Amino acid sequence: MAKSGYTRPPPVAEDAAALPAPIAVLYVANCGPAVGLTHDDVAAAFGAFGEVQGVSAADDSGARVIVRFREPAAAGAAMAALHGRPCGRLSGRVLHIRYSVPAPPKAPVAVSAPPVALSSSELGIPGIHLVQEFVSAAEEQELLAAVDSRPWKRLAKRRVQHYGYEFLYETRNVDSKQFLGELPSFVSKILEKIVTFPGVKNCTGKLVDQLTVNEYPCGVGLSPHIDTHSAFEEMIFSLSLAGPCIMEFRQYPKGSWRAPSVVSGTDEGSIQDPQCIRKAVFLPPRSMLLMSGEGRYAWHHYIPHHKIDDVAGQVIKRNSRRVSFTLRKVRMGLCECEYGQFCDSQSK
Ligand SMILES: O=C(O)CCC(=O)C(=O)O
Ligand SMILES: [Fe+2]
Repeated sequence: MAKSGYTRPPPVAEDAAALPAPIAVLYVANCGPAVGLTHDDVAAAFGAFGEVQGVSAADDSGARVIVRFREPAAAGAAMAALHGRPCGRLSGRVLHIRYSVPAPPKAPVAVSAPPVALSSSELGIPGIHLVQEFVSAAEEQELLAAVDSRPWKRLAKRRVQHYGYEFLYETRNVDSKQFLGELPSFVSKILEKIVTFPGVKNCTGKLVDQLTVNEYPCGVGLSPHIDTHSAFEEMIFSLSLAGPCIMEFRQYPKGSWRAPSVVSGTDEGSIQDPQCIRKAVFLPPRSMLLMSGEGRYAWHHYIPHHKIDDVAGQVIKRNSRRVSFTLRKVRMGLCECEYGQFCDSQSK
């Protein structure tokens, strides 16, 4: 992000606090909107050491800021007084302060995040449907209690549970011959309700037979991907519980079913293909999303790794966790969709 033109300095061997102040700009970690402190609060606290010209986000975390003083001496005084100590004017938080460095020029193809829609009609992707308050707050608590009483499987950054069929992350597929059993009774009400969900087509047999529960800690997202066509049928439901997030959709006109490449050394928010179309939607807790048709087959979906999201100009904090229930139907043959370019059954 680095809107100030300044960024985090590279790691140094010695304690950065001991270095002389080359500039009047500080990189301050452990404060910002994600921990309940506004940029005005930060400006007021640092203003005790000299004129503060501005406070801005250092990155997308919401917990690191850039403080620009007019005079280097003021930056030095703030560093000496505040680094590594609880700051009374900032809710007693222990600040980690370093002298900032000018941010390197952005990769020319990097583009800013798309605006975040509040409804699927505003999002405007065929086949994507969002229903808010799909479950009540009491049902949400029951669902969370049910999964919390069952064993979680730990992945690198999040925890998961699989029902019906195990999802195999190495192949991004399932072993359709290994049926683990019927979906658990705690999702029975959801299964009854999705039959009448907007966008659901008549289908013979079960609408879904596989459930993946994901638990994302605050700041953890999901890399851009299309759920493997040969693994799952057309309709994919995702219920959000406990906390909000945004979901970004990306259409790569020259893409394939393989994961898209990103500019090396940058986060997944930066995209190599300038023709990529990006759209985003806000997923509040208790909402149900259906990905079907073009939105399921031809758009990558992605959850940015953010602690805060900018939703229609409002800063929305992620919760300590978001739990999602992804309901899908395992495909027993090849996929014959109209989106051959994105289909592993139809292209090599
Ligand atoms: O957490 C979600 O809502 C989406 C999960 C997802 O895309 C997946 O499991 O493939
Ligand atoms: Fe997915």
